[in-house]
Amino acid sequence: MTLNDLFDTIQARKVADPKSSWTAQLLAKGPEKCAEKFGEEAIEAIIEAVKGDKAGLTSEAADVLYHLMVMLAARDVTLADVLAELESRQAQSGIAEKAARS
Ligand SMILES: N=c1c2ncn([C@@H]3O[C@H](COP(=O)(O)OP(=O)(O)OP(=O)(O)O)[C@@H](O)[C@H]3O)c2ncn1[C@@H]1O[C@H](COP(=O)(O)O)[C@@H](O)[C@H]1O
Repeated sequence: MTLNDLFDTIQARKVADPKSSWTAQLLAKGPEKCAEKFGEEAIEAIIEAVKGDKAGLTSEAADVLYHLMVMLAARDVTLADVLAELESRQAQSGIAEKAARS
């Protein structure tokens, strides 16, 4: 499954019955709760990174990516919006690199 597929599934849960899915339940609690969960998962990932626990960090990073996308969906920001922002930064850094070389 790609991040795009997971994001599409999360988007679909915005209109799903909260009883049918954990994601739908979380989204139904509102953007503030989604942001709070993202923060909790980010802290758990930080703890694993500081400990140097690779398996723990891998698992927590998956939680962070999932909860980041739930938070974005809750505020009507798409994964495509975020990827476009990253691409524009990459293009900018390419321009800066070329300027530095010339
Ligand atoms: N990737 C995930 C995913 N990662 C984490 N989680 C859920 O996130 C929750 C976070 O863990 P916590 O320990 O904080 O949960 P909790 O203690 O039960 O929650 P709180 O009581 O603290 O609110 C867990 O209940 C996990 O099931 C996820 N839930 C769903 N997905 C994917 O999202 C898609 C939609 O799933 P449904 O939610 O089943 O529709 C599917 O592709 C799933 O694989």
